[in-house]
Amino acid sequence: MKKQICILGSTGSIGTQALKVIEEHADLFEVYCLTANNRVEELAQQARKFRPDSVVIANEERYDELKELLHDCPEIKVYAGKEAIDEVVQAAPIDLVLTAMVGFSGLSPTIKAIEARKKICLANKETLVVAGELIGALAAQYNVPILPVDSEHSAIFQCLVGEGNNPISKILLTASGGPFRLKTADELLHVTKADALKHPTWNMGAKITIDSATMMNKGFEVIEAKWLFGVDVDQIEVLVHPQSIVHSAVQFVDGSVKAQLGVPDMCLPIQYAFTYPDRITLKGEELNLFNHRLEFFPADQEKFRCLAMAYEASRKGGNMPCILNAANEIVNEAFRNDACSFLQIAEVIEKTMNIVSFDANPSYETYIQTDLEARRKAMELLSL
Ligand SMILES: NC(=O)C1=CN([C@@H]2O[C@H](COP(=O)(O)OP(=O)(O)OC[C@H]3O[C@@H](n4cnc5c(N)ncnc54)[C@H](OP(=O)(O)O)[C@@H]3O)[C@@H](O)[C@H]2O)C=CC1
Ligand SMILES: CC(=O)[C@@H](O)[C@H](O)COP(=O)(O)O
Ligand SMILES: [Mn+2]
Repeated sequence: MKKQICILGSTGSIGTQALKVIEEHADLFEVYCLTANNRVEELAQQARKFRPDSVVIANEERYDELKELLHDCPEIKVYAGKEAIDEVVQAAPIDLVLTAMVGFSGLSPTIKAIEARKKICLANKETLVVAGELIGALAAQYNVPILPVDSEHSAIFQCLVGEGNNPISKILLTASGGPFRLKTADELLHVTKADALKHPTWNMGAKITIDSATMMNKGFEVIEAKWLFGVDVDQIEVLVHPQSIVHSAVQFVDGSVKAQLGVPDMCLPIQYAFTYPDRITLKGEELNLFNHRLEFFPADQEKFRCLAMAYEASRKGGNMPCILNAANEIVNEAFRNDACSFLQIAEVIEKTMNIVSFDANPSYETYIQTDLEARRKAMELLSL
């Protein structure tokens, strides 16, 4: 039986690479449902090619356009709106849900998919940043695996296969260091959106590329690793590794370090999440270690305040990581719209963390309210 896959965010960087993996192994995988936010042409094109049961466009205003684009494919069901995404993930035939949409929007459908006992292939790290404790509890309650897609977490997951309950001493989380790794604090005053969008090693969506430039992406990944692997954040050490060949490593209590290596290409972590515990062939460049010099440096948390703030938010717990995420979503977008400077990103997030109501024991409802409040405050701070 082919695995039936639902891709949330199929028109994005992860979504399109997932479709490449599915196409390459059409004997193993079938697309059951595709979703996007606005890009109806791309979504319709994907639907024509992969013939899913259904497609959903989150922005309801684009429904008529999508319906029209697929008017000659009456067998493909067309829906619109967030509630429709929450519903489609529960469809009985679905085996795997790949969460590849961006931001807080991933939280609700991930919860619905877990409740419907679907395996989660998790790319949307913001879901765990915001509500890692809740997601972990639900996954345990419904006995649903959360298979990491993020390259570092896939690497850590691969290092842990076969280790049972062997205790971890440290997680060595690698970071490219982003495009501003070698810039001085003064030089960061003048960097532009175009500079920040030039990631040195990975080709990704705009939001995560900016997060890599501020190193908020690494901060999010620290929180993501904490929840996925049940370690304390202070057991997670960030190593700047500019080549992005060692995708991360685990140090065990006997001192042994296991790492996973590969060329920087998301198809492998996506495919491994789809096939785990099996490995299957994958077309693409193979790693040749003779071609790479591997370097490792400590991360500079004074220059990259976002990384330090993510550690702080995680240590504080409660809804603080949710505040961190919401403020970051606002300033990240503002920076991409030329509405704030690079250094204002960290300033506004820090201020937002100081003024939004703190809740040590948040519920799902608290996350919704916190997200709204933090977005409002961050926008006020930016005078938007
Ligand atoms: N790209 C990468 O290599 C990696 C990404 N990730 C994580 O994976 C996730 C996706 O990243 P990436 O693929 O780069 O992002 P992209 O911006 O390239 O794609 C995002 C996708 O999500 C859809 N989307 C955006 N907002 C919403 C919304 N509010 N509701 C529903 N759908 C929405 C977009 O639709 P539309 O096209 O219509 O706008 C698009 O399909 C992020 O959480 C990121 O952190 C993790 C590791 C690596
Ligand atoms: C591909 C991937 O997993 C990204 O999250 C990547 O790690 C971003 O690069 P940085 O290490 O620069 O944040
Ligand atoms: Mn990553």
